[in-house]
Amino acid sequence: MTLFPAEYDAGLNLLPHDGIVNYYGKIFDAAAAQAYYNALLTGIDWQPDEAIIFGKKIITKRKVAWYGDKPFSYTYSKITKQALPWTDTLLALKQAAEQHSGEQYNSCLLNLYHNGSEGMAWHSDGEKDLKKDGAIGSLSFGAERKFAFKHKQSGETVSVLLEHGSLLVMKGRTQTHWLHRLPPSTRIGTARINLTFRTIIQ
Ligand SMILES: O=C(O)CCC(=O)C(=O)O
Ligand SMILES: [Fe+2]
Repeated sequence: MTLFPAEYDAGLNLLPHDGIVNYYGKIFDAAAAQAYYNALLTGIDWQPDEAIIFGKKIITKRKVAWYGDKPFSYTYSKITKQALPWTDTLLALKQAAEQHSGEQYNSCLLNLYHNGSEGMAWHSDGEKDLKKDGAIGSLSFGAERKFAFKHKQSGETVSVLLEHGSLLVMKGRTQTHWLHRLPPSTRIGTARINLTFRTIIQ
């Protein structure tokens, strides 16, 4: 019998086909998760997100930040951003995400949702700067929010609750075949911070 290290035991694939999504649950205890939440809230260079949609520039309430190994440029929604150098907190979180998922990442997109009225619409993370079918490691802190997947052809949906201090990993063909979103939820009055660790092609 082969025993795998507990760090790699993420249980089942949440997707029925055409991709792999593993939810590791809480990888930090409550005290560590709270300390990371506080450190990120104050220590990250949060900026309003900008996007060009139907030729119009919009500015979101949700705030974002982009960090990496190098000042990578990353283009999404027709806006190009330059990565800032890692902070100590982000390096510790990157290491934790890498150890649990058995994957490596060179950059991180952060989102700050002030309350449940802020979310993210259906999309997939298949931008050309990203490694094709590369793993994306997603850490969540703060308010628990639902995260949903929808198959691009069949319309099947799958959802999971992302807990405070939890890790979710999307890999394989997930971005090619599935959309994902963070639905708004007006009942939620507190903030959530999400970090998606990614691999940018160099
Ligand atoms: O907030 C989340 O959990 C997901 C964010 C996301 O999908 C993204 O940044 O591409
Ligand atoms: Fe995404």
